[in-house]
Amino acid sequence: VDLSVSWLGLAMANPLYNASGVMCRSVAELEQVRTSAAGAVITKSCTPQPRVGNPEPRYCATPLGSINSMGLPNAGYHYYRDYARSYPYAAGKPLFLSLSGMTLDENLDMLRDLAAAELPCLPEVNLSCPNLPGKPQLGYDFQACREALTQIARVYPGDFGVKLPPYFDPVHFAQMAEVLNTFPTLRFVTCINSIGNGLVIDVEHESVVIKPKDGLGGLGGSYVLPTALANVREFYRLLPGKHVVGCGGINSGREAFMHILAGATVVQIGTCLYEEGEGAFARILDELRQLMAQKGYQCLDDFRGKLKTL
Ligand SMILES: O=C(O)c1[nH]c(=O)[nH]c(=O)c1I
Repeated sequence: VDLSVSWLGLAMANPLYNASGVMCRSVAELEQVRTSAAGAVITKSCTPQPRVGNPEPRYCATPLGSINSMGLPNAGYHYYRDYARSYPYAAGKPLFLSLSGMTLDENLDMLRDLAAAELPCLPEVNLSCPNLPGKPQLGYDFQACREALTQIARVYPGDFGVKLPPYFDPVHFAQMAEVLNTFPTLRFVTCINSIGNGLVIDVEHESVVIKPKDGLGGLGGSYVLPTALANVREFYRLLPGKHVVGCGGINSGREAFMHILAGATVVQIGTCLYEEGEGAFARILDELRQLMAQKGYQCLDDFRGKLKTL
C-alpha cells in the first residue's frame, strides 16, 4: 500500500501531519513532529511579536474531543521564520508556516518578509482564530476576506493556503468559494478550524472548564467530525484545481480515510495528537494502510474524492 502524496511541487511519504496549534509552538515540539512518522510539519499560528495568550486553564479534553481558548500564544514570527531557515527540507517533510496576524497589516508584514526570505515553506494564513476576545473570525466576513486575500496575493507572489472556520450553510460555502476562486495562487484550503465558542460544563463542580471568555472555546475532536467532512466535501466540489487539507475529528485510520474519500489531499491531526502524543501518527497510518488493504486500494488516488452519494 502506497500512502505517498505529491502536491504543490511537494512529495510527502504520507498524508498525515499536525494541525496548527498542536505540538508546534516551540522548536522542541516542532522537532517531535518532524522526527515522528508524520509526513509534514506546520507551525503554531504566529503574530509579529510573541504572545503569552489567554489565562489558564485554557484547554480541556473530554471523552468526545476538546475545547480550547488558547488566545494565540506563540513565540513570534521571527522564531518560526528562523526555524524555517534552518529546516532540513531535503529530508523530504514539507514545512508549513501558519500566520495569524491580529490585523491585515500584521499578516502583510509577515508575508512580505517571508516572500523576501525565499524559503521552501508554504504559508497557511489563518482566517479563523475564534479565541481573541473582541475579534470576529475573518473567515465569516466574506467581503473582508476578499479584500485581505487581494492584498495578501499582491505581497506574497508564491503559493499559499488559508485555514478556514467551519461553515454550516450551503449559501456560505458558495459565497466563500466564490471569493477563494478569485485567487489563483491560493492553492489550498484547510478545513476546518475548531467550531468556535462552544461551552463544556463540569457537572460535579457545576462550572465551566476553561477560564477565558467565561468558558467559551473552540471545539475539536469527535465533536466536529461530521462538520469537518461536510466542509472538506463541499470545498472539494467548489474549488476546482485547488487542494483541500482535511482537519477535524481524525482519531484513527477510519476518519483519515473518510476525509480523503471526501476529497482531502492530506490531513491534519489536532486533539488526538494533543492527547496521545506523536505516536498517534504511526498508529493512524498503520490503521489507514490496513483499511486500504482490506478494501483493495493500492494508493490514495484509488479512493480520494470518490465518496458515493445515494
Ligand atoms: O486560541 C488559539 O490560539 C487558537 N485556537 C483554535 O482552536 N484555533 C485557532 O486558530 C487558534 I490562533
